[in-house]
Amino acid sequence: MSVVLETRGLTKSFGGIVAVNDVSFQLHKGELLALIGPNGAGKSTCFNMLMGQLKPTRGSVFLMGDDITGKSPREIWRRGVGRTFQITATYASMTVIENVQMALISHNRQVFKALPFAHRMHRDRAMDLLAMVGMEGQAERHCAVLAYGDLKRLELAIALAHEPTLLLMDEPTAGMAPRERIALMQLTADIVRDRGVSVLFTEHDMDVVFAHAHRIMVLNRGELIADGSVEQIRNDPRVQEVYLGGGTVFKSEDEAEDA
Ligand SMILES: Nc1ncnc2c1ncn2[C@@H]1O[C@H](COP(=O)(O)OP(=O)(O)OP(=O)(O)O)[C@@H](O)[C@H]1O
Repeated sequence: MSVVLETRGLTKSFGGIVAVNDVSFQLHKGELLALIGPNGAGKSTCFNMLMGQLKPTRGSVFLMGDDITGKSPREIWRRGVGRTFQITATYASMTVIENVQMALISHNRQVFKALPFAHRMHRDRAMDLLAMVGMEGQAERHCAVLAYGDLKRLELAIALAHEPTLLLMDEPTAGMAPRERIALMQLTADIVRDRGVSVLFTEHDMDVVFAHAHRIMVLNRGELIADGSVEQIRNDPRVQEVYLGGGTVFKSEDEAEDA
């Protein structure tokens, strides 16, 4: 399986705080990889280094074998890394389809010459992307009136407009109701399967993680303490201890399905 993303000894210190400490991992093509850990474990700091918002104190990041350590967010985005945020990033005053059209215009580097005709450009492709996330029926609605779960699906369509090789999703289901969470992650899993995109996501809801992740990495106090399959992580006493504060046992697969 080809390696899409690799970190080697990734480390970030803020003064005396080592937020991410010597983290090494690989993410393969078509993999849905979860990065979990308690509050303050270093997940966002790790993401920000992968996306270029933060420069590592030490260590390296490789994308498709190329060293992208310290490159700017724009350069990393240009190389095919998309990102969705905890707080959705859409233009509220524009319609759903216009948001996707703008992403396609940007992807095709047509921003300045396109503006007078923007509403006519890439409509078919935009509709295809909206269909992919189940939003085609809402194409002409303004983003300002969308339900939160729909905004998250739109954000996914916008990210896909850039045809990413790798998608970084920082708490994609934050603020969503449980049923919406499962639906959004199912959609993400379908996209990973159908398009061969690789996804790295952070998530606090363990049901979502266990239901959808192909593999799980666990950070605690900046250190990667476990990296394995859903079953390995579910049954790892160290993970249960540090992640949920000890004494807590994750639900088994059968119990989770019954819940
Ligand atoms: N810009 C910064 N300056 C100083 N310390 C920081 C900075 N950003 C993060 N930290 C510290 O680094 C550690 C890791 O924080 P980070 O936000 O990466 O954790 P997290 O796992 O994403 O947490 P959460 O789940 O709460 O979002 C914390 O101790 C945090 O206080």
